[in-house]
Amino acid sequence: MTSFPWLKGHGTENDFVLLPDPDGTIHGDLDASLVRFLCDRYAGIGADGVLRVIEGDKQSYVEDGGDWFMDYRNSDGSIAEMCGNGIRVFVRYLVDAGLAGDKPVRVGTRAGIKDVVLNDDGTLTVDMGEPVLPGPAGIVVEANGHQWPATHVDMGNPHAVAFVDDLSEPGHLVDQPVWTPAEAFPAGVNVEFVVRKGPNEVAMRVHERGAGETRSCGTGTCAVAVVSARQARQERPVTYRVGVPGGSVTVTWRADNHLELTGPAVVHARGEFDRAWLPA
Ligand SMILES: N[C@H](CCC[C@H](N)C(=O)O)C(=O)O
Repeated sequence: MTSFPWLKGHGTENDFVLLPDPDGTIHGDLDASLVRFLCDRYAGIGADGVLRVIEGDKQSYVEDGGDWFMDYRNSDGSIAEMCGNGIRVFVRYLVDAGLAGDKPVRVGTRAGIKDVVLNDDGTLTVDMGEPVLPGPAGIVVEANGHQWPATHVDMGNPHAVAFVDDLSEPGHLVDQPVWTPAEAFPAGVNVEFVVRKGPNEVAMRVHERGAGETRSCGTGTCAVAVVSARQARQERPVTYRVGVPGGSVTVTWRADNHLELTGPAVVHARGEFDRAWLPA
C-alpha cells in the first residue's frame, strides 16, 4: 500500500503522529527512517514521536498486547517502553474512532498493560504502574555548565530527576545532558529538571531520550512527583500538580504504590501520506 492514513495529536503539547494499523499489515515492523521522516518538523509532518495503533492480538512484540497495543517510537526512530502523554492521545483516538469499548481501555505497551479511563471532563487517567528507584546514589547530571545531583526513577523507561533553583539554569537543552557515572543509564535517559512551587506543586522541564527537549513528558511527570514526595517525606496517597511548558497534569501516588497520571489529550489533524513522497 503506497499511501496510508495518519493523524496528529498532543497531550500538554507533547505531540505525536498516530498511525492506525489495526492488523499490523500496513507498516509491518515500523521502519525507523519512516518514523524520523514523519517526525521531522521541516521536511515531514513534525512530532516528538509516533504512536502506531495495532489490535492487541495482532502484534508480536509482547505476550499480552491488551485491547490495543501502542507501538511507541521516539522522533529519532528509537523504541521506548512507555509514553504517558502518548497513551492518553492513543486512547483519545480510539474513543473518537468508536474503538474504545468499555472503560477502562487495556493498552498494551512494552512496559506492560496500562489501564486508561476517559473522564467526564474530557481528561484521561492512566494507571502508570509502580515506580522503581534502582539507584545508584551519587548520580550527577550536567547541563549548561551546571551540575546537579539526580535520582533515577524507572517508569518502564528511565528518568533522572534533578532539582534546580530556577528552570532557566539548564539553558537551551539542545544537547543531551551528560550524566555520571556513565554506567547509570546504559540505554540513555530522560532528564527532568524540577522546581518546587508549593507543598503539592512543582514545575519542570525535560530533555527526552530520543526526542530532545519537549513541552511535556508524562512518564517524566510521574518520576518528578515520586522524587518530590520523597524529598518532602510525604506519605502516600499524595497528589501533585505538575506544571510543564505545555500545560499541567495531575499525578497521584496511590497507597498501593501505583501512579495515576491525569491530563488532557487532543487529536487535532488527519491526513493521507504517500510513500512516494519519502526522500530517495
Ligand atoms: N522519550 C521517552 C519516551 C517518551 C516519553 C514521554 N513522551 C512521555 O509522555 O512519557 C524515552 O525514550 O523513554
